[in-house]
Amino acid sequence: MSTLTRFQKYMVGRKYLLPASLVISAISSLLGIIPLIFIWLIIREFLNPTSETSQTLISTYAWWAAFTAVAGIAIYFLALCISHLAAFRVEVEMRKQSMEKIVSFPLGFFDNNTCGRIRKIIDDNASTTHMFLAHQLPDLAGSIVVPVISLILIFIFDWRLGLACLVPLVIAFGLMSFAMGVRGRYFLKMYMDSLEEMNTEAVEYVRGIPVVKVFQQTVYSFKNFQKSIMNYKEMVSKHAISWENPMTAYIVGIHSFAFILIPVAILMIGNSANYGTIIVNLLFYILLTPVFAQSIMRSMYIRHAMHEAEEAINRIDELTNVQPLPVSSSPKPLQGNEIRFENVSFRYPGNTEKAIDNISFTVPEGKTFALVGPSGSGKTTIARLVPRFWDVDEGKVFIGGSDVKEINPKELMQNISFVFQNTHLFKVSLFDNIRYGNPDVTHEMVESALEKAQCREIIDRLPQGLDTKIGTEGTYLSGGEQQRIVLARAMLKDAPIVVLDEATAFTDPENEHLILEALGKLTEGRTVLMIAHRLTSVVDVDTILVIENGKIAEQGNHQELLGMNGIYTKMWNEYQRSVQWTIGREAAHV
Ligand SMILES: Nc1ncnc2c1ncn2[C@@H]1O[C@H](COP(=O)(O)OP(=O)(O)OP(=O)(O)O)[C@@H](O)[C@H]1O
Repeated sequence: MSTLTRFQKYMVGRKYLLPASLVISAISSLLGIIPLIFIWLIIREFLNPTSETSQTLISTYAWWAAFTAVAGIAIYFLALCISHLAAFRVEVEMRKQSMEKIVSFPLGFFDNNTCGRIRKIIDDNASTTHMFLAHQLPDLAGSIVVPVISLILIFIFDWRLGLACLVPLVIAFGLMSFAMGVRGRYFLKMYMDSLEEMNTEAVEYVRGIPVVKVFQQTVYSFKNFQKSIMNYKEMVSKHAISWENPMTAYIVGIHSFAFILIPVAILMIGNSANYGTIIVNLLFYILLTPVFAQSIMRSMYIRHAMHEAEEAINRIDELTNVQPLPVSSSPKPLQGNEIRFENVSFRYPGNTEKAIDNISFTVPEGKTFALVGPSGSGKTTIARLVPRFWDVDEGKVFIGGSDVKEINPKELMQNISFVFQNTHLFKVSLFDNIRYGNPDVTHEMVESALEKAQCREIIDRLPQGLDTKIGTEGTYLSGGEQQRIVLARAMLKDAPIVVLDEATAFTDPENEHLILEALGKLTEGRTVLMIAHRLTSVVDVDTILVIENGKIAEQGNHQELLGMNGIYTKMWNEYQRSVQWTIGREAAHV
């Protein structure tokens, strides 16, 4: 029942639906048993007429049996309709509430939780709870009412016959219930875990197909996906085989109630003068016992389905149980656009090593600082701490003189343009992609931003210009073109601070030239913190921070750093060698 109580938090405004469905289905289950009593009365009247009006009595009983049976079915349908309404409400609210929570999570949460994983967890578990509530909830009340009423009837009619029919059933259910209880829960957790792992790996696999094709790899290059399938297969087979004996014992048990019931009835007939009543009662038990057995079996399946639904809620809770970043109750305003790191250290949740360690620097207003350094040195982490992807563990990050933790998150986001390397364009018109939900933006403003971002030829090429829907009917843009569109979006935002992951690393020379021009326009007069992958793009910046193992190893402008003859000089020399390097025979002619 605690599971049902947990569903109530998703029944916003319709809390009565779950109890209503349970009560109505309990009534329908009750009506489902009554025809058996009328049938018993009919048989008794038939074999043992009590008066001259037996015929009339039999037909009255028959009508009542038919009426209660039909009413039971009709009321069950009503319960099903209500449970469906409850299921849809829970499913929709589960998705809505999860998404509302996820939107408030620190942006860094999305680094470790891929969109595929988040979507799968919410979708799959919301569907599981829908299935349980829509289809099993009405049976839940029946699975309690029918066994209880049947048990009462079993002892009211003739307790000796009742005991006789119960013995094999009790043994069979005892065995089954033990087996289900012990391994059911344990298995369910493992099953859901391995299913989730397999789904996540499948998404990764599909995403990686282009790489597999390019490098002529086989499916075995995706060992993790294959391993997750094999784990799943092994676990399910083992589980199925482990059920072989309990299931066989159970099936034999529930179908063998007559083996004890009939010999006991024969014994009772031999010792009684009133054998007519015993035969009528025996017929009643032959009708009722399978109904009782079925209802107990159903209650076991429902228990299993309930564990499944409970596990589904647990998984959604686990995903959404992340604390949003605290918001200051008395936010401080930004006084200027300077970025300052003061003794900042940060470790990713679950990591033992610090990603950045005691870093301090100041980017004065209107200046451009570049972060360079080996892969994994901490450049991205530093850039991401500015717009509060995560909160720092030690030290402070200030923007415009205020600690980022004390700035209103909306104001913080309004004042920073963050240009990622892996850009994302929505499947909407180019215009909507660039104005990005801001209704005050006009076509002219978008055109001007696109112009500055060197996108004129992209718009001219698109069949419906700004109104072309991106990603449909062949209107796909290259990586470099997408980059420029994203830069236009950032230009339109017109934030005084720009944090950017230099995006020219993997583009062709033509696109690189256009992107660099667009970047120049975007960063003009703004405070810029830029992660640089090509050293040519940092030659003119105000200050270069060389990051190594999460610390600032060197800092200064290009000339100053070359004069130090340290890591930067080494990187610069390596870079020079790499740009002069050409492939194959052509190299000989250079
Ligand atoms: N989301 C994350 N969760 C856990 N550890 C992370 C995460 N992101 C980065 N790290 C770790 O933090 C360290 C710094 O990584 P970071 O991405 O900041 O380096 P980087 O200098 O930007 O590297 P690159 O140039 O390759 O992008 C690395 O050891 C990395 O493994």
